[in-house]
Parts: sequence; C-alpha cells; structure tokens
Amino acid sequence: MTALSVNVNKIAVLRNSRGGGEPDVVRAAIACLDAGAHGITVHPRPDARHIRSDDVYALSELTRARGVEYNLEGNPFAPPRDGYPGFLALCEQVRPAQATLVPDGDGQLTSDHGFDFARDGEALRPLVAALKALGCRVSLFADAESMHYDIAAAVGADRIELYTGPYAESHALGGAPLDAALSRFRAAAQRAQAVGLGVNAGHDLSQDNLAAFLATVPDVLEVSIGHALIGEALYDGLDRTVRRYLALCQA
Ligand SMILES: CC(=O)[C@@H](O)[C@H](O)COP(=O)(O)O
Ligand SMILES: NCC(=O)COP(=O)(O)O
Repeated sequence: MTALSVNVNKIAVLRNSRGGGEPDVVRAAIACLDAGAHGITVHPRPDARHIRSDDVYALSELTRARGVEYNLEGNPFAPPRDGYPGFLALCEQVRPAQATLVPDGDGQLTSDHGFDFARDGEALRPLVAALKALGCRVSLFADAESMHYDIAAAVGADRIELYTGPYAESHALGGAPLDAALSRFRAAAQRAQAVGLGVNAGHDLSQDNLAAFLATVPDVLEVSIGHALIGEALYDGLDRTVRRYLALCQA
C-alpha cells in the first residue's frame, strides 16, 4: 500500500490572500487525517508565500498528537531570513518524521527539478547526517532521468521522492508520451530500489493520473499531494476527496 500525505500549502495560500486565520491550516489537516490520510506534508518557502513557521510548529503538534507522519519539505541551502529560520533549523525545532530536501529557489513558482546528485552529493552528505541525527527519515527530491541514485544512497538518504511534474504533463497528452513517461518512472524506481533507496513520489499528482502511476511504478511508499487535491476538495469537500485518493492508493 502507498501512504498518502496531504500537502496543505494551498490552504495557507488562500488564508494569506486576506490575512487573518481562515481558512485554518490545522483544521484542514485535521479533516484530512479524520478522512484517513496517513500524514501531512508542508513545504515552507523562505518568502512565506504560504506555510509560515508558526504553521510548521502547529502542524508538528497536531501530527505528533495524532501519531501520524509529518513530512517537512524544503531547500536546505536557502539562507535564513526574517520569519524563516532555515530548513535545518525548522527540522531541529520540530523533528519531523521525514525531511524531504528539495533544490528550489524563491524565484520558482513551484518545485520543478530534483537534485543533480553528481554535483550536489558532497554538499548534501553533512545535511543528511545532521537530519538523521535528529531522528528524521531523509528523502531527496529527484528527477526520473537521474543516473546517480547510487550517490543519493551513498550520502545516507533513506528515500528519494520522484518529481512527478513531467509525468503529469505526459499523462495529459496520453498515448506514446504517457507510455514513455510510465516506462521512465518505472525504470527510475527500479534503479533507486536496486541501490537500497525507498521511493516516494510527488508533484502534480491528481485523481486523474495517480492510478496509472501506481499501477506501473513498483513499490511507491508514499505520495504527497496538495495542489490538485485541495482544488478538487473545493467541489467535493476534503473528506470525500481524501477518501478517493486513499482508494487509489490502496487499489
Ligand atoms: C517538492 C514538491 O513538489 C512540493 O512540495 C511542491 O513543491 C509544493 O510546493 P508549492 O505548494 O509551493 O508549489
Ligand atoms: N512533494 C509534493 C507535494 O507535496 C505536493 O505537490 P503538489 O501536489 O502540490 O504538486
């Protein structure tokens, strides 16, 4: 079975658009967990465009109280700034069950690539060690095309998270592009698993494209899903939407 971690960034986008506290990120996370989600993901960004440090702390308390996985995603190389203590400092403060390192910058609309392990491996090694010393499982955001998962394993990572944005784009095209993407992601998961890494997946996964992905890519341990899920929940509600994703994860 694949675990579902719901990313609640988008609830914070809506809240921040007006200031104040509504919609409430913690209340939304509770609704997802009550529906059976296995965990909660957030990806705080240094510009605080959505999730802020106080959300990270509040969701840490919630996930700890509920005994579910907390997956904190972020760029470990982004320097601290006012209101953002840095990814490692946040992890020290809340000790998430899983820390997912993502090589993205403020200028990006959203995450759009994984690590270049041949280039970044040695810089990642001490960060992975520090996070593991805090008790976090460490996952590294990775492109399906990477031929260097062995380096991710060698620097101590437990898992990779396959960046599924390109898969979602190919799924929308269907036909040969979809078949090629499915083969590419299947081969990527197999290469990672062959060097001892667990495989997570995320970005732009949706009710439309998730089933084909999970049916083809072997042993995906966790998917983290936010943008599509929160959008779909506007029509159907969080409870029903999360339950539909869970059914897809368990199929
Ligand atoms: C790493 C990843 O794919 C997600 O964490 C995604 O980047 C969510 O971030 P935004 O909600 O800021 O787009
Ligand atoms: N790690 C991916 C994630 O948390 C959610 O990505 P998206 O579903 O918002 O694209």
